[in-house]
Amino acid sequence: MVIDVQSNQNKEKGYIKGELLYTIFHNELEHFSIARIKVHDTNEDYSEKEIVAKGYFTNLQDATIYNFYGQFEKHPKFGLQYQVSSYQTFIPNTKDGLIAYLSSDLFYGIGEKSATKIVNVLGENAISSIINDPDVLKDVPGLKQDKAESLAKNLKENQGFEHIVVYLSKYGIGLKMAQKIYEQYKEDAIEILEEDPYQYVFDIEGFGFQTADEIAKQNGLSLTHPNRIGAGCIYVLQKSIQDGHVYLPLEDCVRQVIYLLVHSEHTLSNDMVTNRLEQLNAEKTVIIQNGHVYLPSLYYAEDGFASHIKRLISKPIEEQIPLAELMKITGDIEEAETISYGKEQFTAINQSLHSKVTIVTGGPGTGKTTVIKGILKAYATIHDVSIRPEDYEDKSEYPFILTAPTGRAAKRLNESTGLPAVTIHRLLGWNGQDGFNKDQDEPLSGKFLIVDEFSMVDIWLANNLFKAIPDDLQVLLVGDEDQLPSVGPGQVLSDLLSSERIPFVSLNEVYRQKEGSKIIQLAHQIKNDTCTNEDLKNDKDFSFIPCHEYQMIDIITKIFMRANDKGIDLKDIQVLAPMYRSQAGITIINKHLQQMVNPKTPKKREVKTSDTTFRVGDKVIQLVNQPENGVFNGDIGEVVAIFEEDENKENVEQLVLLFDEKEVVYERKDYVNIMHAYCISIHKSQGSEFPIVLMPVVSTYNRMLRKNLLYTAITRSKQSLIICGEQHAFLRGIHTLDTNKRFTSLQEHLIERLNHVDNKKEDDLEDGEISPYDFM
Ligand SMILES: Nc1ncnc2c1ncn2[C@@H]1O[C@H](COP(=O)(O)OP(=O)(O)OP(=O)(O)O)[C@@H](O)[C@H]1O
Repeated sequence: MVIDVQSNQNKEKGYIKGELLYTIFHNELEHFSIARIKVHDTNEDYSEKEIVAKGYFTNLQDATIYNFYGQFEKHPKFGLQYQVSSYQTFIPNTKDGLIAYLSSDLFYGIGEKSATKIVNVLGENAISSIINDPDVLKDVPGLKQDKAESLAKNLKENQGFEHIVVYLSKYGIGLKMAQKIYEQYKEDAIEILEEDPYQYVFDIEGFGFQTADEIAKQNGLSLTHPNRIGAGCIYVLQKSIQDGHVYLPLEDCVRQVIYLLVHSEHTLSNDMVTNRLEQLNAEKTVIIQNGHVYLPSLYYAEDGFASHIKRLISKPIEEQIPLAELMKITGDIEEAETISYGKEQFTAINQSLHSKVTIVTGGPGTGKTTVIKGILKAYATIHDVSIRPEDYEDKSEYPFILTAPTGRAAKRLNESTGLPAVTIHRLLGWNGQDGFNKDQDEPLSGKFLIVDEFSMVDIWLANNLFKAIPDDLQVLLVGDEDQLPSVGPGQVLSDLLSSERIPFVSLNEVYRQKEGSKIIQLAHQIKNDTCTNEDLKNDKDFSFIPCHEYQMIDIITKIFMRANDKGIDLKDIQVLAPMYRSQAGITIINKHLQQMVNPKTPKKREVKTSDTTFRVGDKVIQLVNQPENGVFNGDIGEVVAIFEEDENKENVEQLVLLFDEKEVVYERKDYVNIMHAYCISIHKSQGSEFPIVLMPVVSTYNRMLRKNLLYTAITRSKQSLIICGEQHAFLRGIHTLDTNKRFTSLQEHLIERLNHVDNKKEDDLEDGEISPYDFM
């Protein structure tokens, strides 16, 4: 006998009945397993006695027979394997078999006698009846209550997950999602799904509204049911995060919910949605304020960030450095560095030393790094501390903290200053699911914090960072406001600037241009909207190669070949494109460049996934943050080794990637987290720099061609920039502003919170005293 649901759903499905021989691999966190199974029976076309099965199982028990449902997959090296999409303990479908199962060691206290009584009373559906309603055991004469309770509990535990997996599979929900659902609701998963599938949208990350809607429809839930409208509201807000929004205006939110939910024969009024949003607001599932609808995590992130800014600013730097003294100190630094600070640069140094939180912005080559170094040196002189970490026996006493949002940006900061710099995640001690170790209870220790590439920091990270900043830590935020905003929600840098509540200095004078850089000149022309086709003439560090979309692959390949002939290291050339699809998209460019740069040879090992072949020597990019391995979204590495299953003690195929000097091992399930990096997206290139940037630009990129995107791309190049494509498309792009306004309210939060600090500070000043606000 098998429990009810299975007979409905898996009747036609292929199965392998079998028991565990041994586990080859098990990932505790994800419950992903590869196991060798002894085959008892199957309806598949398979006659071997054993098979390797893989999928998201909980630990399989020894001496237990399972039915595995799934399909065969041919592994290029290991041959036929069974990809399991659901499974359950096999329960014999004879009365005797059922009695033997219930009286087995799995169920403590149930002997053959009790088992027989249970089967006599409850019949062949005994197990599903008990799981569905443990009270049915009351009908079994002589079965003690404690034994009945323990049996029901054990059955639920033994069968719970499998039962849920099988149940969910009828809605096309896979094992991995089932695992998430089980972890959230345990045995209540099915009950919740039947009563209100929309609850899943609220509680389970990544559970789509459409799936919930489909299930609700099958269960006969009304299309105007409040739960449906509620889930629609949450879904619309969650989706809006992908566009960088922190909130949605109430009317927009209502309109989008109606668009999502409306069904031809049903109408949904504005009032119905607005009322539902107000209920959600009352339950604190969403927050509505000033006509803005927020998900709570975003509201509290913005509000929290603003409150930390206020906290820091409310305790200003007492010590004023007399102007003459500062000029003397910076004069000494200028002499040592053989430069002369420009007016803006001096202002930036002075400002940063005098105020608790300062922002320094500027395009490429305006001297942001020069200013950072000047501030560090001046601070060290004024406070009579050493800038060299090696002078500190106790590392926790080192006064400077340098950080940036990505690994590559942190590395650049380290290289340009010669001082230790780490990612914000590492600084805060990211520990995966539990968040960050550093916070207000365990704050950062130091005297001066510098955050570079701040334009890339989203509101969640900004709030977490500022939470961990103690009252006496001075902060300098450095960034380029003309670059793309953060991938995550918010536009923290530009909101801080437009609030005009934080002292900031804009560096506008370009120094690198003086060294004759056409790239920098072009960047500033784009920024100032003065670039014309006259400015696209070839120069020593810049070329524009005209071509059509259909010629693009050919041209890019030729450029690589020519560079190779000239002895240029091909790793130094980075192709940046705005989109994956299209004839000149990232996917196709990568395919061709892999063939050209790292072709297949009999000696080079490679592994294949459904759409990619990774080969030793391939350039690859990490697509998600994996702080536990020290690799972050956007890090670029190289495949340095591939190990086969029998070549390592873990007994799994492994891909070894080298990121700078760090080796990271990937197993097959992690391959989705990487892709080829011969060509990467401009978004992913934020915070990185490359010796040579090659950028295709064609009109079919269409709406992707925006000023801040193209500006970000060209400012990634250190030595040379090659643009290939259509000049008119490029010119149109650099004059097209990104009209996709992000809905954020940080500016309002800041103005509201900081007004009273502002007034107080102005009042407190003596006549003639310099205030940080003089610099704004
Ligand atoms: N006041 C100055 N006088 C002379 N050279 C300067 C001055 N300020 C900066 N430079 C030089 O200009 C170049 C760019 O400066 P820096 O690297 O500090 O700019 P940046 O804004 O950090 O640039 P990017 O954002 O492109 O990295 C460097 O070579 C630097 O030495």
